[in-house]
Amino acid sequence: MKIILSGGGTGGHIYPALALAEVIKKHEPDTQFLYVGSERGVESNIVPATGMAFDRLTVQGFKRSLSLDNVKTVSLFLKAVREAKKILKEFQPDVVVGTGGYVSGAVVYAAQRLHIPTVIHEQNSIAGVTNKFLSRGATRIGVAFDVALSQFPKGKATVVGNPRAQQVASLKSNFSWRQIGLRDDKQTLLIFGGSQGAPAINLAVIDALETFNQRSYQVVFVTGPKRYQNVLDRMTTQPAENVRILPYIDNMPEVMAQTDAIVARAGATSIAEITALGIPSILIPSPFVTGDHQTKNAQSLVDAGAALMISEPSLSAITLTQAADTLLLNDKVSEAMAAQSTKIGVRDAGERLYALILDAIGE
Ligand SMILES: CC(=O)N[C@H]1[C@@H](OP(=O)(O)OP(=O)(O)OC[C@H]2O[C@@H](n3ccc(=O)[nH]c3=O)[C@H](O)[C@@H]2O)O[C@H](CO)[C@@H](O)[C@@H]1O
Repeated sequence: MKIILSGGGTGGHIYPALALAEVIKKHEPDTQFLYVGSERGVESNIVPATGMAFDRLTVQGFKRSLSLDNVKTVSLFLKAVREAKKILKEFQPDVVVGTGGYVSGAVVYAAQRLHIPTVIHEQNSIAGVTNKFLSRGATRIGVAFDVALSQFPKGKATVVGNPRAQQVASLKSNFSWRQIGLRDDKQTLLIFGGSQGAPAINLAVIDALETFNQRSYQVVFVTGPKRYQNVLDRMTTQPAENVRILPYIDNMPEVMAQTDAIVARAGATSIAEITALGIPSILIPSPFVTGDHQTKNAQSLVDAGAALMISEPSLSAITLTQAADTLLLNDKVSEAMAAQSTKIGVRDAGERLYALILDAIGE
């Protein structure tokens, strides 16, 4: 079987596609994959590092306001569709799978024009612009949240969860905190603001450092690759031996599997991973996303008793450390939350999406 995968711009769209590929390879080891991403997106680093074949297109996102730049965006999009058609004709995939982001718009649209079966995957509770645009021509649509079903053409979408959840849940982690200079006999809190890092979370953690330094639990603080130096420059207190500050974690599934509690944005893929592993969490939704979808993502966990939420305006060193203490110093709360988080996790999401892909090819 030959499959083209496309999704980009941000980790939340890329990791689900790679996790899906892992499931398909288990079923059909001879499958040939080609990932088509944007040359400027983080996928151009993340995907080749996994050894998967990668092809690049030049695309750019739309500005939300009326702008001359959008004219350039449209012409780049049409050029990307032409380039994508060339790639498709050469590779001759049985199916094209899009996981969101502008680049998947060009690749999946090109496939639809060439009458190649297409499957799109929507990770969020509120569908992204690209997936909405592609949904009319898509052969099958997989969504992670029930509430997303009604946002797509009737009868076309199926709830499958997020393939990254299956990947993290099925992994045997050999990771030891000693690999980053911490201890394995202590509880560990992992803090990260999505795949890019989040300035508001970084500032609150910098302010909270003095408190975290004195805690009995360990803290791993991931700043985001581009924000690492800025965090170091702003720190007035140095981290104690129970705190580590890192720019990015490449082996997140292994690390998360050993984590006792998480502070994170409420991006859909982060949430899928957290619930797949049944980890208690403190979610701080990004206020800068379409339809405020991260608050809705987070609310579904809070309603189930699986997470605490701090809105960005109420985020401070005090609210953050209080919430962290609640999860790490109170076993009853964290055990109850872990149980609820486990209940929400969809640990066979990769299989479900794979079944949709077979349906699409067979149609
Ligand atoms: C600002 C923005 O537009 N965010 C969107 C983006 O978020 P973003 O790209 O942050 O996506 P998610 O929070 O969903 O996922 C982040 C991914 O990056 C991984 N990770 C993170 C840090 C790290 O050091 N190493 C690492 O591997 C996480 O394990 C996870 O797999 O895509 C998501 C879709 O899936 C959306 O729900 C988010 O609203």
